[in-house]
Amino acid sequence: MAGLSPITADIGCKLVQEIVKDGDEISDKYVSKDFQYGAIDDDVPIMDIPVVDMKVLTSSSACGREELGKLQSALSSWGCFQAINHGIEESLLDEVHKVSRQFFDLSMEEKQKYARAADDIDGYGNDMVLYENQTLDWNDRIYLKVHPENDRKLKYWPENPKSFREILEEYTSRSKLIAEELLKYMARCLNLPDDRFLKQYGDRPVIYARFNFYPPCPRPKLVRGLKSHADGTAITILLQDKEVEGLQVLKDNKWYRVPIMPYALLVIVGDQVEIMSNGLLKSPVHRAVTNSEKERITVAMFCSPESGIDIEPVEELIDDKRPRLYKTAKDYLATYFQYYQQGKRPIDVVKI
Ligand SMILES: O=C(O)CCC(=O)C(=O)O
Ligand SMILES: [Fe+2]
Repeated sequence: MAGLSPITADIGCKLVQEIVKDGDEISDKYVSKDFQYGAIDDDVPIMDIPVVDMKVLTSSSACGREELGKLQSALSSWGCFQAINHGIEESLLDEVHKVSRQFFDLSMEEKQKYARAADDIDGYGNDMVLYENQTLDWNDRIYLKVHPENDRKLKYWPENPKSFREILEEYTSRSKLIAEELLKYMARCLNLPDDRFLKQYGDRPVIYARFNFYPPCPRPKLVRGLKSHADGTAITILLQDKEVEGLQVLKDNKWYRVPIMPYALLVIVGDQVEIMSNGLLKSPVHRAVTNSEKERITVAMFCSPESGIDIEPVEELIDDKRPRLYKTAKDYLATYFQYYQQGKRPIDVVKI
């Protein structure tokens, strides 16, 4: 896909929910062209996903140390794990699922009140179309910056369903705490001082919420819900659909299906933690696939370092045996989407 020509402004495209409603033929623009990671096979195996108990992680007993070992092994192999006992009540997670579904179930006219402007990322709609021949994803989403609070663009925050804002607010503050806890344990599992990653993460992390809606797709073998990518975050916390599977993770050039575990949170390492850990913790390539029968809704909380801070491998993880693998990156997110939409990995640009 190297030869994609950039477009000066977002040219937009029809919402997938509208394509389904109107019964349109699916354009070839949705057909996945990047086969660098292989085609969608029918027989992708289910992954034996690591499960980390966050309550046990905080204990100073032998069990705590064992759990820390599990965290380290999960993140240096898969780059993700299911977090259980994370402290968020099931009732709050149920509410997050509920308001997400209620929002996507609203009439198009009502949802369009929060429509993304052509030059904006936040808002309801689809992702920007920045390149001619860009492969389109079978995904409508509402994308909202939730932290720092002063940067929120409230005009895009749904007021319908009524409790949407309140639930999102609560879920944001809880996710923020979990991300900070996890950064502490990620440092600890590499024998670093607890604040080693948190220092680079900063006091004003940038957090986006992304509500993903994937309608049933008539061409599931050819069309992806989200093209293969790794997240540009420090950490992503994903609330999966409770019933419909669709996420796949790449490991050693093979795809694996991520199983559903109700009320667990799927934690995915982002590129910026891979950089800070000098490659010891992996930011995994993943994709969402589609299916022809059921719609699927997921909610991702993208937790990234405060803007303007240099992100670089921490000194303790660089030595003669393990030289520095990444250059210093600043405002990594700023260029993320350009690479993403070309099917490229932004982390390759900062690799030494
Ligand atoms: O919906 C999913 O399962 C994956 C979402 C995802 O990877 C993303 O939003 O970056
Ligand atoms: Fe992702």
